[in-house]
Amino acid sequence: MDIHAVNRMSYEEFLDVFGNIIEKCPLITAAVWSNHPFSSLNGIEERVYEFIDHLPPSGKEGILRCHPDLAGRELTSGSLTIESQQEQRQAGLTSLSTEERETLGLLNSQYKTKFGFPFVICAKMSDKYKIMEEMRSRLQNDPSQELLKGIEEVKKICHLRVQQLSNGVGLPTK
Ligand SMILES: NC(=O)NC1=NC(=O)NC1=O
Repeated sequence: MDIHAVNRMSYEEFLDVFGNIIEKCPLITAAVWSNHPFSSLNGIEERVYEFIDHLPPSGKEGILRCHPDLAGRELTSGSLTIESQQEQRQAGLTSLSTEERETLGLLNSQYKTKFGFPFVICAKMSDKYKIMEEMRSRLQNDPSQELLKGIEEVKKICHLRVQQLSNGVGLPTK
């Protein structure tokens, strides 16, 4: 998909295609539409990041709260979005031992208790071992540090989702 195809889209088509580049935050995509036509796919990402960077801390926390836990209840109940499902599978989170699942569950709840939002990492650039290591070390951070770190990871997830869309790979069917 090239930027000319994107600039020929209606708002509804744009939302259909790009509505989940930030997990469960179609509002961001809807807001970014105000900047169309776009100079490049990269330009779409830059507008998304600008929108996020201008949010108050509560807005940033809200974006993190829209993310499903890694190997959490949405994964076990099969209610993950297609993108999240593919990302979590790629990190090996769909084939955890009982002990690994319990460890991740514990780390997730410790993290949420301390920070008030879920641990977010770009799963596609990680694996289950690195994720658990990251959770343990990021648990030591202070809340403002973790808020910025989580948003950094959200941007990496967004970049890979836009890249997947532009490769014309489209979204993996369920
Ligand atoms: N809590 C999370 O980090 N969730 C996720 N990271 C990804 O890359 N995909 C997810 O669903």
